[in-house]
Amino acid sequence: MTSQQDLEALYPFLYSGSESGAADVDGVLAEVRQSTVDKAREIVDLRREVHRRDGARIAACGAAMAGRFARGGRLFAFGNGGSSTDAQDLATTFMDPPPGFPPMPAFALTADIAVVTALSNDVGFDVVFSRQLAAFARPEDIAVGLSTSGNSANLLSAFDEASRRGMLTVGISGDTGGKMAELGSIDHLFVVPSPSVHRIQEAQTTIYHVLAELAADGVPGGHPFDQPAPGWAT
Ligand SMILES: O=C(CO)[C@@H](O)[C@H](O)[C@H](O)[C@H](O)COP(=O)(O)O
Repeated sequence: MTSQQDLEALYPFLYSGSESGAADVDGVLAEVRQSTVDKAREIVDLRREVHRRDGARIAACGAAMAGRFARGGRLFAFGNGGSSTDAQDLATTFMDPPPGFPPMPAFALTADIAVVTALSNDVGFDVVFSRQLAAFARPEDIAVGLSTSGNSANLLSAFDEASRRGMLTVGISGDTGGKMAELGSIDHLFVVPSPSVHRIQEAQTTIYHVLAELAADGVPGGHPFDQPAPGWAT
């Protein structure tokens, strides 16, 4: 294959519809531009919808989290794939807030690869989060699970384990909520109503950033919410 053929195979949209084989660069750029604008509009609308539907419940959840931190509680976050990186980002957001906010103890159950692989290999992937919660959990702690579908089995069993141990349980799901919406073990469930995994994850990030601000605001020594510290957007 020539390098020209390689390029055409990799990027067919650049070459389609042109008899000479040359790309309609202006047309492609216009399409990319429009697609970017559409996606930006979509996520802004989705965040507005989440705020409209769940704003008051997010505030209540942030206050409940602050109450747990004030009692010495710690937060454990978990999720699969893209949601595992969100779980790690969430833990970092709580642990390392901007100047002026109190750091809150938070851990991602996806971070210890030795534990994750040993549990998966020896017992099964369904227990990778629940077994860790069984080892770490205290009743004043918080469990936060993120999923785009709401159907991941290891999250469902983690919520059941967390709830049995008295933890505050927070679920962040997408689409219609999936099986997480049927669980009795989630105290605060937020569902991002979109079929797009990417838009769901973008809106979920906003939800946990807001929860971090609200929790920081509510713990003793927390920064007043109406006077944000430099660097932390409101
Ligand atoms: O979302 C991405 C990439 O953005 C995938 O990596 C995705 O997270 C993985 O397929 C997960 O296993 C899906 O799990 P869940 O969100 O349905 O719980």
